[in-house]
Amino acid sequence: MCGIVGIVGKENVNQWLYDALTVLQHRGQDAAGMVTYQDDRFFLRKDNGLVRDVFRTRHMKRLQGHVGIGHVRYPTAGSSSSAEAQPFYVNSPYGITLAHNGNLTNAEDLSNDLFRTDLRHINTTSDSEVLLNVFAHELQKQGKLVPTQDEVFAAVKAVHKRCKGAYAVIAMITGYGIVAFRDPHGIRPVCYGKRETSRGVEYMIASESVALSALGFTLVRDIEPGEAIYIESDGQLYTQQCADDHKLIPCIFEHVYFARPDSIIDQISVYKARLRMGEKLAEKVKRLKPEHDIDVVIPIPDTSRTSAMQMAHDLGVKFREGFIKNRYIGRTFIMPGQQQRKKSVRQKLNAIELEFRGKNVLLVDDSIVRGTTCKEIVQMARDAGAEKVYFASAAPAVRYPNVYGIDMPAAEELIAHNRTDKEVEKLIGADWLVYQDLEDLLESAREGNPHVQDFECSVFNGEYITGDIDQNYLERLQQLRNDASKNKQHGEQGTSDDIIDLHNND
Ligand SMILES: O=P(O)(O)OC[C@H]1O[C@H](OP(=O)(O)OP(=O)(O)O)[C@H](O)[C@@H]1O
Ligand SMILES: NC(=O)CC[C@H](N)C(=O)O
Ligand SMILES: [Mg+2]
Repeated sequence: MCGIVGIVGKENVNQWLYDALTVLQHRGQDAAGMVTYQDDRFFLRKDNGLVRDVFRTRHMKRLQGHVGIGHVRYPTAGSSSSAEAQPFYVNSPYGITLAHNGNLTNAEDLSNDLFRTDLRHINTTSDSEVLLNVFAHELQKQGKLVPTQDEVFAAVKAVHKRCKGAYAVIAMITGYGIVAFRDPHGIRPVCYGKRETSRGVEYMIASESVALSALGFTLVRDIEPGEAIYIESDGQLYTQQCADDHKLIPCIFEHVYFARPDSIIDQISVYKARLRMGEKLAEKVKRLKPEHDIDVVIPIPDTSRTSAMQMAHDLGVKFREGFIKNRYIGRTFIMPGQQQRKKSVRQKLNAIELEFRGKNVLLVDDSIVRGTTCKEIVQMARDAGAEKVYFASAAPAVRYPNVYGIDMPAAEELIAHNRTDKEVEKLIGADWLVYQDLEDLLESAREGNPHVQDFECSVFNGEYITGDIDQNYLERLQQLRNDASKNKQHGEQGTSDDIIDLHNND
């Protein structure tokens, strides 16, 4: 779940891009990158690491220009090498750089086509480099010395015909402008906004509205599924629907975990959706345990806080911060290796004993995926003296892999895969485990915008909306990207040390 941003400003945008990427850091903590354009030159800086580590003053000084794009990466394809950090660059036509959030499901076929038919070379294992080259090839086919919105939209149309899967994209065409588009299902979020300045209107495109509001931009709207917007360097904006078939089916996991609560996605407040998740889960608890003996509700920071707060309120019990999070440790779920994730949970969370001793506690998390967090947490609650430890998940059981930009490629790594709720309960060591019902989860988001009827929820029900995913695909993906093979190929930390610029290690 990467974060993408693009700004067409009236003065240097480097600091604005930096600030926006910092606001989007929760979407990707593996690598960061930024590219600006001035006087016929691109200025690009990207590397593994957090935004604050990748961009030092010496880099910022050189990132000149009033147009630019940026990316924070959480790898879901290829490797975590620094050479796969984004934005990617291709020199022909015009010079194009691209930042992508999502995952192509036909990257391998496209890569072959690019080589055999389009005579283009892909040097990394990243699906985003493939996507960039498809776009570049289609733009080149238009054959214009100066591209206008017509050529740009024609290229996006062709991308929709060739690419499958999830893609929210921001690309910069040297000297001309920025184009942003969203796949025909709008699986991944992307929106745009504007800001009036004394020099004129500035535009910004970002994965989440929180990046706009933090920088003083006003949200105009989400980019529609299949739609493209093109903003020329002088600030002229064009939009066009570029997909023949399009229907908004956004990823429900954005509302469960990925997005910040202060974002509004497809007109749904993430915060309110999470409150409703808490409300509905409390109803379920009351239904299943009308005479419950819960003394206190304790969230597992950070993401579950909003739902847990509402649950406590509706159950009529105290809400207490029983676990304190070390704010200097990142999100564990999006870390690349299981060993690192496991170690981080203990380092990250510490129990306040007095909230546990002798009490029946209900621990609430937004989701249980591999079970790394809840196994540790249940034990920590017991060590702190809890009488009974109940566990509630604001999302249903995650039983199937994800192929649209969440790194859950291997069913066998999911704690609930091929297991009943009771078996998971036993495995995590809880006295009782309750999951949200899928329909309740969907309703929690839907109530924010009744026009969004369907959500991409394959991790819960195994239904893949792009229609191109079968058992063979999932088995291959599992073999390629399970934790063991990732470790074998790249080591827990990735391979940034042994790569110089171009990715060439496998
Ligand atoms: O079952 P698991 O595989 O452990 O995954 C689920 C956990 O991971 C996430 O937390 P994370 O630490 O990534 O981020 P947060 O601080 O935003 O909650 C999520 O909020 C759950 O707590
Ligand atoms: N999480 C994402 O959106 C990742 C984008 C792209 N698939 C990559 O791995 O770089
Ligand atoms: Mg968490």
